[in-house]
Amino acid sequence: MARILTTHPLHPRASAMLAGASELVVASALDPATLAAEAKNADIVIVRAPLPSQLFEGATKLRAAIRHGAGLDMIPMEAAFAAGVLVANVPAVNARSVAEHVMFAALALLRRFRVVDRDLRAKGWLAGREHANSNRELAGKTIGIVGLGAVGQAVGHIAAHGFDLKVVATTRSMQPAPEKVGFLSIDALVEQSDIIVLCCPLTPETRGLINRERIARMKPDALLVNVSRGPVVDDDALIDALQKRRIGGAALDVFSTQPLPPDHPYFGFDNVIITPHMAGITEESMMRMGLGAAGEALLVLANKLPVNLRNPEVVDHYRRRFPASL
Ligand SMILES: NC(=O)C1=CN([C@@H]2O[C@H](COP(=O)(O)OP(=O)(O)OC[C@H]3O[C@@H](n4cnc5c(N)ncnc54)[C@H](O)[C@@H]3O)[C@@H](O)[C@H]2O)C=CC1
Ligand SMILES: O=C(O)C(=O)COP(=O)(O)O
Repeated sequence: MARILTTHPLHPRASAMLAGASELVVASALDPATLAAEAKNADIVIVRAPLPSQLFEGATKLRAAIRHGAGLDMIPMEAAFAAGVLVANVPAVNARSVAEHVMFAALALLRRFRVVDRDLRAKGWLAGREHANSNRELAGKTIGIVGLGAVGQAVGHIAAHGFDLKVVATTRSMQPAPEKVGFLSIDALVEQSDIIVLCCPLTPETRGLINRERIARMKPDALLVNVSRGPVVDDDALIDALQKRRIGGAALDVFSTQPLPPDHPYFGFDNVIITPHMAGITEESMMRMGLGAAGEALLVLANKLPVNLRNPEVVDHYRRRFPASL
């Protein structure tokens, strides 16, 4: 029977979908050596943690690495392709969960939820209420979306239709322009936005995109929401800006080092909201991601290509490696 290694347990419905066609094994640990050892006799690996390149050298049976979710940065593509392993992801199905998290984070920052909750509990009702006069509304503000893919479009839709925000965006192709979205360059976007939302993939082009210069261009009360990947932001530059109160605050769901060490400077700011890489995870999206990953695995086991080989990032890699194949 085919063996599927998954880095994390899947939604029960996804596990049930695979029962009968495969033996599903949850990795016993996520360090590179354990993952590489346990992938050795696997046909497919389902991925929610970064895979080491070495995994692909020893896994001679491996046919596909399937990302449970959108971000392909967890799979070392070149190593996978060099070993002839297919790569797929399950795009878009967690976009709504991420977009709702973005609106929650923006509202929590504008309503200063962290300090209100803290002071109300520690010092009482009036201390909590004291913050209210400097709370702000979303309506009429400009939200700048970096990466107008599945997540970015879901954010734009809710922002424009649900909260009367003006929506501007920057994206790789700068097309098509959805209704109510104006395209700007990244520099113009950071200058004009009250809320800047990062929802692009981590690529060589986006690494360090939010650097010292771009933070310096932001409005003094701008809010930065990062649901993409940690290294898209230059941490030293952001910490410096927060210390100097150069921007209004930040909501960070993803970090260059995960788990974020408990003594990290980000924990020291009362205008920073920290969540443990969970923007895309809800009960609903876990089921959709699990079923999507299981569906791709069943296609591969039936000797068919995964559906999401058509994802632009995957296609880019295939084009470079197998120019004649697509
Ligand atoms: N925090 C979380 O739980 C989650 C995080 N993500 C992150 O968000 C990313 C995007 O997810 P989706 O929207 O589903 O992917 P997607 O592939 O649908 O969209 C990505 C968008 O980013 C744009 N982009 C690429 N390079 C760019 C650049 N240099 N500058 C500006 N835009 C650029 C692309 O043109 C595309 O429109 C994922 O790759 C992942 O890193 C996604 C889901 C959950
Ligand atoms: O879709 C993504 O890229 C995410 O970051 C969330 O997915 P996961 O928690 O890995 O299933």
